[in-house]
Amino acid sequence: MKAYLALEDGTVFEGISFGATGLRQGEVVFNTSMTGYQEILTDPSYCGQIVTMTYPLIGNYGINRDDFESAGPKVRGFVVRELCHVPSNWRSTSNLEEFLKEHQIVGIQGIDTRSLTKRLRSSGTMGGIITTDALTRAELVDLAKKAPVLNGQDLVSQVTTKEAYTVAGGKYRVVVMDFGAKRNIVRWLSKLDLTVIVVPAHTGAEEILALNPDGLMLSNGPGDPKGVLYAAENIKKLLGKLPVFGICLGHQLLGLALGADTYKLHFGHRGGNHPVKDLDTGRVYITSQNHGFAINADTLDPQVAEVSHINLNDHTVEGIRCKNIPAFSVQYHPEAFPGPTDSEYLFEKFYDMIRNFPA
Ligand SMILES: NC(=O)CC[C@H](N)C(=O)O
Repeated sequence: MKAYLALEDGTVFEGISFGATGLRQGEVVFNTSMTGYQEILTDPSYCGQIVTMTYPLIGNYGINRDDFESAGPKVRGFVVRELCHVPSNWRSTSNLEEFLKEHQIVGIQGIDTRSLTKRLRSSGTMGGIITTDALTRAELVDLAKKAPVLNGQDLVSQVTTKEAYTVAGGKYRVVVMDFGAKRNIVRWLSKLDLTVIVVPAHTGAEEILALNPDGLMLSNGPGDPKGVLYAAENIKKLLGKLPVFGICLGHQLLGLALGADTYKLHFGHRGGNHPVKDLDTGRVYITSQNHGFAINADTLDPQVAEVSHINLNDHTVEGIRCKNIPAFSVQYHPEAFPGPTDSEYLFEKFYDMIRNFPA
């Protein structure tokens, strides 16, 4: 069956449908990871987005339940150059096509993903639609123009946990504010001597303190950080009271809580090989990334915080550190999956902060 992908700039691609049929609107973004499509599909940070993979063959190792980053796929739509019809892997229990069908995700294959990506790189992230409906070109483009882009939207409410829950047991207690947390954040924390308590994004500062935490983890999550200012307000009340570690959306929210500003990047960073420099040591780490917003370095109050890491491709902020209180954050994904685990040591750094608090 034919399927179409249309962008708000008027570009229309024709391809072949796979997964569910129907029409989905969203923000069209690209990811350059060569593997990791299961982790990408199930990463809650992609809520509201139609994701294009630049790697040309996707689906070749099928689907297994162990590599999910949440209970199911969160993307609005999925775009590939070539779908592998005969996956082969000993861990595989299903295939990509069945998986998308089962979860009502519309997929499109046979797209010139290089041309699509070049367009997104030059014009920037755009709204778009993906559909199997027989629409005219004008109708497709009109719907693409109406697609919601993420600015100012609170998508966190759609993916945060409904109830608080506790994972593992340990000497110290860490509360994870779940803005759409990837499972791997909880997995890394659970390997340390920590009781991990995951709470909904809307949990108030007083309620969090009532859990007697020794540390606070601010998770990744979808959308514009300015769509979740309520969370930044709660974080502000907690700063200085316990060690804080933020990842991706959690990093952006720490920035907002400190009075800094965030902005939207031209086409974002999504992939498994983004070079990030630690400004203290000069060491470069290859990192896993998925974000479309960033902290504006010029708006950080130098009395309060400083930039600790930068992206070597475009010199944007990749990490900040508070000067007078134990709080730090990174824009990239130390929990990895997909992507390299080089930055796993940051979880240990957070653990050390907890052990040594108050210093
Ligand atoms: N992975 C994330 O936490 C993404 C953060 C935010 N939604 C962004 O796109 O910038």
